[in-house]
Amino acid sequence: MPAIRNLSRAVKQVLQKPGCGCQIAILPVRCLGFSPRQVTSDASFHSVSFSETDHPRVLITGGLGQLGVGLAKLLRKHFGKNNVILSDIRKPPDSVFYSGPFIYSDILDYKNLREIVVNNRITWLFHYSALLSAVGEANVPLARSVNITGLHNILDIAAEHGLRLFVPSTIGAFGPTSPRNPTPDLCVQRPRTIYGVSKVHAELMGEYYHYRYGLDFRCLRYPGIISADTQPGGGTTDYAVQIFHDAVKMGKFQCNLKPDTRLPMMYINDCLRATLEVMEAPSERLSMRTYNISAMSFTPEQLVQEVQKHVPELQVTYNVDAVRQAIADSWPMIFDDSNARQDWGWKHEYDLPELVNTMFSFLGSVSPISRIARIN
Ligand SMILES: NC(=O)c1ccc[n+]([C@@H]2O[C@H](COP(=O)([O-])OP(=O)(O)OC[C@H]3O[C@@H](n4cnc5c(N)ncnc54)[C@H](O)[C@@H]3O)[C@@H](O)[C@H]2O)c1
Ligand SMILES: C[C@@H](O)[C@H](N)C(=O)O
Repeated sequence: MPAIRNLSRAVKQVLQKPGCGCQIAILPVRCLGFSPRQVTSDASFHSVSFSETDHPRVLITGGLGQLGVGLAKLLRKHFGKNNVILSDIRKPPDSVFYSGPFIYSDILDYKNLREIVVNNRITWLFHYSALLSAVGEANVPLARSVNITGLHNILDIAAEHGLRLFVPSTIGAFGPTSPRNPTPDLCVQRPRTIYGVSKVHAELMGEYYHYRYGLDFRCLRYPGIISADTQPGGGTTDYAVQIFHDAVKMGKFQCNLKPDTRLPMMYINDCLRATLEVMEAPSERLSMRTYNISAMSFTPEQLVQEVQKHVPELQVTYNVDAVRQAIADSWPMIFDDSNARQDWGWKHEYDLPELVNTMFSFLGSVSPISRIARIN
């Protein structure tokens, strides 16, 4: 393990010569400004000069999923189109390709990632690549590789180049032994999915790099996210997006969770705004580096009732998927986000009725049956 050998040599050197002005006995690890991964001798760390008045230069990984395109749009509004690079391993649709910088980036390719960060003078990184809960269970080796090995690459690159790093975690980072109603920030976390395990690992590694190397790591645990113009990537909360599309297109919906399965959910605009807000928050406001954020909690049957106010003839059946149901039954029902609210002023804007109104204003609330009636 050359990297570890290198690391312990560097630790010894720092401890022998405390160049950062700290006393050895009380040496705070954040004074150790070296990189966790060996790099070539001519590499210059923290070479990006980035003053508070500059806009950050942003890279989003896994940007073609449910959340990345919306995040790029929001960040481009704030920081300028060319300061935000979207990346993924998939081919972007024309609408994305022509809306701002897009590049290929596989997070498992460490050298390529480093080249992108260096060549584009990246200062902020939003790490969205992941396999979600249900697809993760269907392909554990791939989920382990993308969600864990990929994260290690991201952490090392971010630490080496002095980046501010955002990594989303999830309600899925909790498990059956966690308190579920409500679930606080700090409690037992023993998830039973590879997705959850990899997210707990991400939280802990990010916090460790923060305290050990001074990495500016910031992490929010998202609830299930609901969006109108992007499709979810294979999670347990996907039903809460699918119902809107099926209601509008077909007037019927088959739900893969039981009617009384309560889960925390959030409209995408709140989620992306929270992400920007926590990234912009002054460090001294962050008493923690990983926060729960919350907006609403509902069951399929409560969502159906609200949707039926717009599509009264919607027919709903239940065909429970055993894998997804077991996952949902181990996740929080109500998320306690009081620390986020207190520390950096988090406040959601969308509750259930507002969410449903907004979804239908995007997708069109005229139900298939009333549409047919109007045509006739
Ligand atoms: N959507 C939600 O409800 C939700 C909730 C909680 C947390 N999150 C987290 O937010 C992030 C984004 O979620 P999402 O819903 O957009 O996910 P998604 O599944 O829709 O998209 C993930 C993207 O990662 C990309 N990817 C896969 N392997 C890759 C690789 N090797 N290199 C680069 N990219 C790769 C995929 O091509 C895909 O576009 C994830 O980390 C997820 O865990 C999402
Ligand atoms: C909750 C979240 O992480 C994702 N939507 C999933 O269900 O897997």
